[in-house]
Formats: sequence, C-alpha cells, structure tokens
Amino acid sequence: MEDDKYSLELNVAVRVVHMACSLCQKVQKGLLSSTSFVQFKSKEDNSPVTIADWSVQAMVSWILSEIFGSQNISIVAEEDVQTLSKPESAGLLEMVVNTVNECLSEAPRFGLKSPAQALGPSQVLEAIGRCNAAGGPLGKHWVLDPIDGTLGFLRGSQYAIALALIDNAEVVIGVLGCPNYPAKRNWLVKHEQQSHAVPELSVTNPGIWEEGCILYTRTGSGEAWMQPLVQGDKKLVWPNSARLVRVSSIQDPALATFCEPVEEANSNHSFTAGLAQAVGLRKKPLRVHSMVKYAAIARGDAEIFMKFARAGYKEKIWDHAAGVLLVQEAGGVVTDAGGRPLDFSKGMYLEGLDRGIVACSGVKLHEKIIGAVYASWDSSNL
Ligand SMILES: Nc1ncnc2c1ncn2[C@@H]1O[C@H](COP(=O)(O)O)[C@@H](OP(=O)(O)O)[C@H]1O
Ligand SMILES: [Mg+2]
Repeated sequence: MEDDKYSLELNVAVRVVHMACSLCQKVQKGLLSSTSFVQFKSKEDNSPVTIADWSVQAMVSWILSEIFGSQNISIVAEEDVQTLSKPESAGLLEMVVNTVNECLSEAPRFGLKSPAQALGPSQVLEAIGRCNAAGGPLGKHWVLDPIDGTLGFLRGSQYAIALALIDNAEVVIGVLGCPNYPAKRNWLVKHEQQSHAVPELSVTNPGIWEEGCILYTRTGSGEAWMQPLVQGDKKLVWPNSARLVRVSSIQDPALATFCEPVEEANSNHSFTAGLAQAVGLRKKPLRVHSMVKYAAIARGDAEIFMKFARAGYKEKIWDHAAGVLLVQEAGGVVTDAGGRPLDFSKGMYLEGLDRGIVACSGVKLHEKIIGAVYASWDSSNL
C-alpha cells in the first residue's frame, strides 16, 4: 500500500474524533450533574438519543463537508433529522445548535478550521440530514456512529465515537474515540481485579477516568495506534504521544478474558456462557457498553468479544466498521459466527451475517469459539 494513501482522511478523522470526544465529555458531565431533560427517546426501537448524538453527527458532518466538499462526500450515520426538525423539538434543536457551535469554535485547538460565523439551526439540520447516504459496494463512504452505546453514555459508563471510511466495500480507516477508557495500559485488567463482584465495566473512580483514549488505524498498515485525549484546553499536537497497540498474546482459554454487551437484549448471555464453558474460558465475562469492546481487544486488554443478537436483528455497519479494522490491524481476527468476514458492501446493514460476531486476539482462540458455535447451535434456542 502507498504510504500516504488515505493519510489526509486519517488525519482529519482523528482530529474530528478528538473534537467529538471533548464535546461528549462536556455533555456527559452536564448530564450527570443535572436532572435537566436532555435525553429523548424517539427511535422506532425506543432506544435513547441525546443532544450529544445529534451534535456530534452535525459537527463531524460539517467538518468533513468543509474539507472534502459537501457534494463529494457520502456519509452513512446513525441519527436521522426528523425528530429534531419537528416544531415541538425547538428547545432540543437550540441545545444542539449551541453545543455544535461551542465545539466548532474550538476547532483550531484540534488543528481544524472553525466556521466564519456560528451555524444557524437550518445549517445544523442540513449537516445532520446530509448523513443519510445508503453506502453500498462502490465508492467512498464515511461511516459514523456519533455515540455508540448511548445507554452507557447516559449511565456515565463506557461509550464510543466511531468513524470509519469504506472504499469500494473495504474498511480503509478506523477511528474509535473512547472518552471513558483511560489510555493507561492494563487499566482494564487492574479494574477487573478490584471489582470481582461487578463484571460490568463502569465508572467507579472518576479520577482515573479523566484520561480517555483514541485508537486509529489504516488498512494494510499492520499497525494500530492509541493517543490519550487532549486534556483541558490544551492543543492537539500530532502525533500527541501516540503509541502502537497490539492484541494480547494469550492463547490459553483458561487465561483469556471475553467481553460482551452489558444488555442481555443485545446479545444472548446464556449462549455465550455455554460457549465459554465449552472452550474452557474460566474468567467471568467483562460486560462493556459500546465498541470499547473492540478497543479492548485491539489494545490487548481482553482476548475475545462475542455478540449474538436475537434472530431477526440486523447489525448496522456503523456499529462495527471502525472496531473490526482496529482489531485486524492490531493482529486479531474478526468474523461472523460461520467464520466468514463481515460484508460492508451491502449498505447500512451487515447483510448475510451468520448468527453472530466473534472477534479474537488470535486464530487459535477464534477457531475454538467458531468450533463451539457449530457444536452447540442446534441445541440452543437461538
Ligand atoms: N436488539 C438489539 N440487538 C443487538 N444490538 C442492538 C439491539 N438494539 C440495539 N443494538 C445495538 O447495540 C449497540 C450497543 O452495543 P452494546 O450493546 O454492545 O453496548 C447500539 O448502539 P447505539 O447505542 O449506538 O444505538 C445498537 O446499535
Ligand atoms: Mg451504535
């Protein structure tokens, strides 16, 4: 691969995800310290959406459009603009506009340009609405989950900002912002040792949470990088003490840690418990909201991530693209439960996904899990 291929895209993506992390941290602090109504359950599946989801989507869309040209880019992102456009949402829209403008005014701190004038409501709505591209097999598509794990965000726990670039069906760039996942190595493992009874990764000591991290990678590089978040009002200096991360070298199931969603509704915990027993995993599952699970595998803090959604649920590309590339470039393997690569060519859904998703630090653990799925599927209720 040419060394500089996608380098501008990667550079912009990392900077804009830093901005998004800063935005989310501010909104999360506000959320946790007040009872004001900033949450809005609106989606068809009744999942929560907050002013931070819309604000991040508007801000990222505006920056990408400024740099690459709004006519030239295709963005596939989670949030739609309908709810926010309704007259009864005027108060919410005002909060979003203010949040977006506050964040954009700080763009120079992250090496990007602020707008000449603050954006108005119609510009903000337009930026959100522009992210309704369908994706598909041809051309370049940016894929954004403005806040993945909104439930974790609302609970003051783990969430992620995920931005990926797909080029002709291949994920070529992956950037994951993890504002509550400290850059300190082995932090997760230490946390686990301190909280035997609570397998969910949650906020226990706010002091150590201040430093989140951003992980990023480029296809074919064989490298994944981590940067600490920019603190306070400091400037982002590239490459801002970025360091290489790598998957864990543990191959013995007895020593391996497996991650899964916190919510039973999003993945069948008893099925994965059966798989864990079948392959000889001894540790309790580490339950984490959002794509921070992919970050944990890429950083070597855990070895396995499994997700088995209920039959009929269609996984979305923005929930996986960035994380999958990060794990792969950091040395790991990600497939569906049939052992096939995930197909990012079919639009917003991972069409044809076989049963579930299995991400591992290495092929040996991966083969064991896939083998156990084959052995136990017919007797499961899934
Ligand atoms: N019934 C379901 N089954 C599986 N995944 C679901 C689901 N409902 C929502 N999700 C997805 O799971 C994501 C959260 O992942 P996790 O459970 O691993 O934390 C949600 O992302 P958002 O929070 O961005 O909506 C959503 O995309
Ligand atoms: Mg999501």
